[in-house]
Amino acid sequence: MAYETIIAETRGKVGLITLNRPKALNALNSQVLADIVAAAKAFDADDGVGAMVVTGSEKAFAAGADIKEMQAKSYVEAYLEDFFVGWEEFTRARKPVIAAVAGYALGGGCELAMMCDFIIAADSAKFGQPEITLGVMPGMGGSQRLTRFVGKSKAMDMVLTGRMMDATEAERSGLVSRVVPAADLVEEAMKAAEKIADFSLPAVIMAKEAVNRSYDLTLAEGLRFERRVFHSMFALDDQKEGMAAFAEKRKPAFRNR
Ligand SMILES: CC(C)(O)CC(=O)SCCNC(=O)CCNC(=O)[C@H](O)C(C)(C)COP(=O)(O)OP(=O)(O)OC[C@H]1O[C@@H](n2cnc3c(N)ncnc32)[C@H](O)[C@@H]1OP(=O)(O)O
Repeated sequence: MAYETIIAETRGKVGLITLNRPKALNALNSQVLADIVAAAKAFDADDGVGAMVVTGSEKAFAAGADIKEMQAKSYVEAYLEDFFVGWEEFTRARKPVIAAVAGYALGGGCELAMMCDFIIAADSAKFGQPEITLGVMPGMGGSQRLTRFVGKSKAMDMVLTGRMMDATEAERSGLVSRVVPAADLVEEAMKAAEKIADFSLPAVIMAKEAVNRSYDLTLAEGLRFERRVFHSMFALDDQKEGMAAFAEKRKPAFRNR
């Protein structure tokens, strides 16, 4: 399927989405939102795909929401259309989504990366929530997700000063899972996605859901949820196969059942 602002392709069992507005440093306009949501939904529905990777260019993952598109918007327009609510659709992907970030991930770019399940950063990556410099604040989840990733003090620092964080600081702060050389970024992210895609899909989706539930549940509720989902896994053929393969010292052949 061809899109206007992204390239979406299947490589083996991985759906790769590459933001493709190079002249605007991949600024996220309404067409990018429509395209990325459509591509993520298509990959989610594709039985041949087990995980996704979202990436940008060497210079910019995305330099934020498109300032030129939104600058003239009125309050009533923003309110009535519930501006940015469409990004919630992207976070509904059930299959794992990895953000592979090189260069600028600013404002909505940083927020898009944080909507993914984890972030692999190039050593060139720069994360920031510079909305305050534009007379506004984050609006695609930055004040909430960044705080959960890096804690209140650092989130306040980033959101109130608009300063950027480099890849080393982002890894130290827990924003990114690992840092790799820029030249290897997409390959490393694809390797991680391929690894996930080779596991049992129902087990992967259940594990993703359980980790995400830790955000909205108390510890007691979360532990109970985890146990119940874990119990249900004994109904999977893949649980029988995975454990038999271990006992028989062979590679498991998961069938996603
Ligand atoms: C979602 C919310 C609510 O949270 C809000 C946001 O995301 S608001 C946007 C937050 N992002 C920013 O404020 C970053 C804006 N961009 C920059 O500061 C700079 O472009 C830079 C530091 C990332 C890179 O600087 P430089 O290398 O000098 O490149 P430029 O010449 O500035 O940019 C090239 C080209 O891209 C256009 N551009 C860049 N960012 C955006 C953007 N967010 N929206 C729209 N257009 C953007 C920039 O205007 C240039 O275009 P031309 O002048 O060449 O037409």
